[in-house]
Amino acid sequence: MDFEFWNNCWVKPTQPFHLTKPHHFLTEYFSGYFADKKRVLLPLCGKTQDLNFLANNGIKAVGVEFNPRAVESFFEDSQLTPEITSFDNKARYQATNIEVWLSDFFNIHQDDIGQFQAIFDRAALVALPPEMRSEYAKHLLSFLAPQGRLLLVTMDYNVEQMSGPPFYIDKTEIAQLFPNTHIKQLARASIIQSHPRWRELELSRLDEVLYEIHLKTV
Ligand SMILES: C[S@@+](CC[C@H](N)C(=O)[O-])C[C@H]1O[C@@H](n2cnc3c(N)ncnc32)[C@H](O)[C@@H]1O
Repeated sequence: MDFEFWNNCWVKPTQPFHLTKPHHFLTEYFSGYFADKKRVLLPLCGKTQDLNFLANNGIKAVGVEFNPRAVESFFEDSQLTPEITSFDNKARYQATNIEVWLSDFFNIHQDDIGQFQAIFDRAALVALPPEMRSEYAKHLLSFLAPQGRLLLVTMDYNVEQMSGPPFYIDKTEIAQLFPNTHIKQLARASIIQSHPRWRELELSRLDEVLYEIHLKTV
């Protein structure tokens, strides 16, 4: 799942993971987890409408995405003209209440974006192959403030019927990936009818599972 893999996806006219509306878990859990936050991090953000949803609700949405087509089409589709600041190997696109970093996520650090009281991971961890997940999870947690909350969306399906991405990641693996945290399942929702791709695969089950993760205090 390197740049080339995702670029092949972004050169196509549509991307199967892209939603034209904000994610249902973000809107459902907005008042409980996001509404009172100043800033929210959306890692591996693609051109998600979650950025606009948060921004329109008065929250600074900070995204990180390494594909220029995704970043540029997000701002074009949103009819926003960003102010672009280029650094050595990354660029920051800023518009009112939205900041998207065009960069490899692993090349973004606290010096760039600080820490967050809320992070929403949708189609980010589950987009990564097993060998990348541990480094990703560790890096993601470096952005979580001590009292902050990470809301993580995973996918649950029969692995004999589909190979990822999105990958199936069970709770045991999540616990290994995020040590020294409390992990609570908040919700589960079937999305099998939500996209022709899932219906074509004739999956017997496809659920999204939402977890709340926060650091154990010492
Ligand atoms: C499955 S998509 C999900 C996008 C978005 N979260 C959404 O919900 O629509 C995964 C995205 O991660 C991006 N990506 C993958 N690896 C990355 C990395 N190391 N750094 C930054 N972006 C990355 C891909 O270009 C792709 O847009």
